[in-house]
Amino acid sequence: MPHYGDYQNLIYGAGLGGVVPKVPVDFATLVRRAEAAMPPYVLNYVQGGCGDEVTQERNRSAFDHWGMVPRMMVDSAARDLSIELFGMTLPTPLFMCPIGVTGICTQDGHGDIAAAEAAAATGVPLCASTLSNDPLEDVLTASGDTPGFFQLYTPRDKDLAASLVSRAEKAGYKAIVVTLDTWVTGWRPRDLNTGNFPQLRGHVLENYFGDPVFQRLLGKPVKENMAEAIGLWGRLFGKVLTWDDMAWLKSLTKLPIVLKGICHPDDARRAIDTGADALYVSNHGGRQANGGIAAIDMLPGVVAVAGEMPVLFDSGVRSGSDVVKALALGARAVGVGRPYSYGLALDGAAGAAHVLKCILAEADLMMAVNGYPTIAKVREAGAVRV
Ligand SMILES: Cc1cc2nc3c(=O)[nH]c(=O)nc-3n(C[C@H](O)[C@H](O)[C@H](O)COP(=O)(O)O)c2cc1C
Ligand SMILES: O=C(O)C(=O)c1ccccc1
Repeated sequence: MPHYGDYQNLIYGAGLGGVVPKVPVDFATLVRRAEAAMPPYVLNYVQGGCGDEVTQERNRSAFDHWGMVPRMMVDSAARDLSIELFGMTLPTPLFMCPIGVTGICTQDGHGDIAAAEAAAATGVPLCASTLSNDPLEDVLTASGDTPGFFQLYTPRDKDLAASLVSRAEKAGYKAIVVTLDTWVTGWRPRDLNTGNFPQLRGHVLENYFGDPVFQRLLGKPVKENMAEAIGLWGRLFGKVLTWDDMAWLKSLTKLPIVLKGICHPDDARRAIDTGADALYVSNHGGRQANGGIAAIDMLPGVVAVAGEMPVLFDSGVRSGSDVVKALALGARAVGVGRPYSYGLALDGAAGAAHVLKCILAEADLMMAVNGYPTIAKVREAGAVRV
């Protein structure tokens, strides 16, 4: 069993002088370095949230009012971080959240491929966004042996939605994560103040542009008609889904359907009743609705309804201790968003892999010192509101 905490020994060296990591090991330093290194339009897009960003900040600060209680005289010298998800055993409970237009996080424009290479290097699955710059097939190939999930922004055109889902299934993705909270983007002052839609520069949206149904709808070659292709994408983006669409969504695939953005316990109940296979608590990292409560504070209510059904979680996870707290509150798997984007910006695939390894190392060491040899023990210990 790998000991993720050993990553700190690599950095320290064998007591004989260590190495200064190219990318920082903590989030605060990582952000400062990313702020200095990233082109402003990319930084605004990645770092920004909606409104005055109070919800984004609350996502993070809410972790401070959850505390863990250590257990002593427990043999936690060996830790098992593995989880069961969608019929697979995964080595860790971590995954990379879907981040649209990740391509722009690396200078070569292929940040999605770099993120997938980080997945291959760490065993941490990437949930690939519909809005990846590179085609979903190539992104999964770059993930190597690490499984991937496909995030669906459901287009208004049902044939195009069906095409994206069937391509993802054919490519070998293991779940379809349907994002519910972003059929329109929220009010994002940082992007608006730059006066453009910064995400759409350069080589983008290959999932649409390479799709046979999209090409049929455009009716002319994409590459020579880029402005029209982007216009069509804009008109097709963002079907408003309701519970009545669940039967249709499920009819598109044999893969598990995960609903991303479920926060209210009544919605969790409805999701279960209409056939969802997993729930995903998230407020989109505070990028959609400002003024809401922190995502982590909504997790226990959804977990209480979910029973044995897996509950994924993201929004505000910045460290290994945040991961352990989310697991203690009942998450089956925990998503990291912005931190890996900053890793990509600072050192490509290696930078993202480093960020993930640091988070895993801290989580593993938390479990070691707290006397939690398994995730089942983390969950049993729970977290206390302080
Ligand atoms: C730059 C950026 C782009 C995003 N694009 C998507 C997307 O394409 N699809 C999606 O479901 N969520 C998207 N999200 C939301 C993330 O999946 C995730 O919910 C959020 O980043 C988690 O919060 P964190 O960044 O605080 O970890 C995006 C987030 C960021 C920061
Ligand atoms: O920025 C986002 O969070 C996101 O999901 C998105 C939505 C539309 C276009 C680009 C990104």
